[in-house]
Amino acid sequence: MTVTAPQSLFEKIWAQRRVEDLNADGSLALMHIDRVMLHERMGGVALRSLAERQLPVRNRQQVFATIDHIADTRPGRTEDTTLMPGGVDFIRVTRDESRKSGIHFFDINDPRQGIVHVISPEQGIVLPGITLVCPDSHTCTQGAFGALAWGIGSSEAEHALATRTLRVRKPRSMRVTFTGRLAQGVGAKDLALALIARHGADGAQRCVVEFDGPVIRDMSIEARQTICNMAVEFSAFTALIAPDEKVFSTLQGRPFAPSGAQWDEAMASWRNLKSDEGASFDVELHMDVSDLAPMVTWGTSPQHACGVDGVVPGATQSAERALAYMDVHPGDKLADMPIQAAFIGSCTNGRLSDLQAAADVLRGRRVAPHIRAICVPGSTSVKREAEALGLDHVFKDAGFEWRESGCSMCFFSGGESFGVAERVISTTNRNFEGRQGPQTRTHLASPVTVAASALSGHIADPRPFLRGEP
Ligand SMILES: CC(C)[C@H](C(=O)O)[C@@H](O)C(=O)O
Ligand code: SF4
Repeated sequence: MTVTAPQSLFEKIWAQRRVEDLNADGSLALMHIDRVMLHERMGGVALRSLAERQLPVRNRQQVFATIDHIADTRPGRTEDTTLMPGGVDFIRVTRDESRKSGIHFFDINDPRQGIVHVISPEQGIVLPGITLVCPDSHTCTQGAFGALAWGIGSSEAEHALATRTLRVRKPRSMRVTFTGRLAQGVGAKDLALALIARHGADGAQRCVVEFDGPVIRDMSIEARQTICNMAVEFSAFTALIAPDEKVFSTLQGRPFAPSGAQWDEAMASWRNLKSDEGASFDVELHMDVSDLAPMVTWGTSPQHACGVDGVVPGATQSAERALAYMDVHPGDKLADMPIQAAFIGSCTNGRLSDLQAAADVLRGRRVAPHIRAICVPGSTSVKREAEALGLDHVFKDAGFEWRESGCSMCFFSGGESFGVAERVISTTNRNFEGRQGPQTRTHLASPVTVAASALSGHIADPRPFLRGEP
């Protein structure tokens, strides 16, 4: 009888998808790639380059492209409008090459269109135990379904499209176990920011991070996507969560998920997709979440985060530049900081439950005068579902712009942006210098905190609003 050592979820998927080791110690392997996703900012270029080399896309049924990054999100957009100078070429190349190569393509007016990481589960593209790659760093979002999904570069994308394989340096493993109970007004985004603030934006370098513990088990699938989304801001290779019944029922019946007997077969193998008792990890972290407050960033890294009821911490040498860029000072109260704009959307917090949470704060209230407030659903399907629930009216009545789906002002693509040096509170994942526009000062927060701040005209604690106080 062979006794196998306890394995982590990551080790199981790695072993199942490894074609061969490429060196003696197994630290470099050729991996089988099940599915590839593409977007117009990076994908069209990869497809065109392959076509020029006369290399066909292998297994085009497993390749999916969408238009999200530089798509116009203003109401009334057409197939070729974009605010990015020269952006229309990216869109057209992606459209033309997708059609020629015969991959699945979700164009701007397709009801399946949306941010690549949001539409993947909607369509049943991501599945437990598969390997999925996309030339986009936030592919880690999809680890919430128990897939090994990670961001790659454009030339790697070409390799994966042409061969269905990739050479991968084996990542280290980390497990983060969350215990305790999340307080009202505190959610997955706050958890992610608190984790990164505590352990640093480079805290998970080269690691596959498995999120685990009762807090994760109790979390909705959408909240799990939010926390996995932020893993790359923790410098992780990617994130993983063991799939459970919530994942299976979310994916069942989706267009590209297996059906019939194949579904039953898949389910039988998926049930084993969890870390064995006694599995070991290179790094183990534990965090009790009970005392967490809603989090807001004050600087230019996701690690520059503290409770919304806190103050900007004392300057360290590395933070000085961040303080200057953000025009904040040690001791400033975060909750008093005036803002000019509020943004709700992105692959971090642009799903239906995010919009619902924000709408619960906004309902029957108006954003402060002079605030530019924008809501961009993460996918066309999220937009339709939100509209069916009347959420578009809640946002519009509160003074928000209600947009078409796309990445929009999550990142500055050279076209539309907030005013120069404006202070923005945003549900996105990156607050780097210039991320949302020229000198834009971005404060990252959850949807409820962004909604409460838009109403207040300054950064605000969402908890009184959730208690129905103001
Ligand atoms: C444009 C794209 C390659 C980029 C990424 O890789 O993440 C973008 O999505 C981002 O969030 O910065
Ligand atoms: S929404 Fe933002 S973070 Fe997500 S893929 Fe688009 S640009 Fe990147």
